[in-house]
Amino acid sequence: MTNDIIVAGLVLAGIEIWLGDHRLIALSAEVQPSRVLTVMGPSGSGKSTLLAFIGGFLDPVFKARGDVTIEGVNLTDLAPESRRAGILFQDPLLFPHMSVGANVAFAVPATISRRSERVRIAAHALAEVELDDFAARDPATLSGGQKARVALARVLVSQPRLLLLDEPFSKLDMALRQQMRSLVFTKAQDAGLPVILVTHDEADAQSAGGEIYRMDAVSGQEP
Ligand SMILES: Nc1ncnc2c1ncn2[C@@H]1O[C@H](COP(=O)(O)OP(=O)(O)OP(=O)(O)O)[C@@H](O)[C@H]1O
Repeated sequence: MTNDIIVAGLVLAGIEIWLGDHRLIALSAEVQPSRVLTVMGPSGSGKSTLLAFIGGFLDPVFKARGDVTIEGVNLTDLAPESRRAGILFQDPLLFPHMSVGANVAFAVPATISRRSERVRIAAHALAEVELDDFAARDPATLSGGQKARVALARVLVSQPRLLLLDEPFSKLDMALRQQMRSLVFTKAQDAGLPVILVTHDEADAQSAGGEIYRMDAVSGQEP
């Protein structure tokens, strides 16, 4: 894969990530818009490390090579904030000192500077995740499922090019997990985003519906 061929979606070309002399990851993959690549593998196999590389926040203790491109734009040398990767973690990581609405408005790109417009976009995103009347609420008063939906609204307003999901459903109970999976994948599809999902859960992988990359199957081997 060369970088002058423009391929729709997310392309991971010749990614290798090393920790000392141990190669954790050797991967080439393409993820089309609205599709999900699920990454599975045992604890410590490098799943979060792969997301950190794609997002641009890989710890310098790792050595990495390869290119991450999206719609033909090479992200590899861009700062994390310029990559526009929307990330959801296991923990929703809401700012405790801000209202729910302010948490979401915070992620609206700085190019939209009018406060009233930022507030309107945040309110619209909260409605999209069925939290219409929650803008004034203190995050501490929300249930786990509600916090997860605020985190999703915050990612959606940030105008991401792709979504990176690091076990975002694993702290939710079965019923909520199913709802949240469906909400996240529907929103990603609506926005035409390629998604990388890291999970330990086969049901998450099945519900994502895309290709499954098993980290333990290639780690340490030649690609
Ligand atoms: N900053 C760091 N310095 C040194 N080693 C690290 C660092 N971060 C991660 N590692 C090591 O890199 C390897 C991969 O870690 P990573 O967190 O990517 O695994 P994972 O597959 O996401 O695991 P889990 O499923 O438990 O979250 C592990 O052996 C881990 O100990």
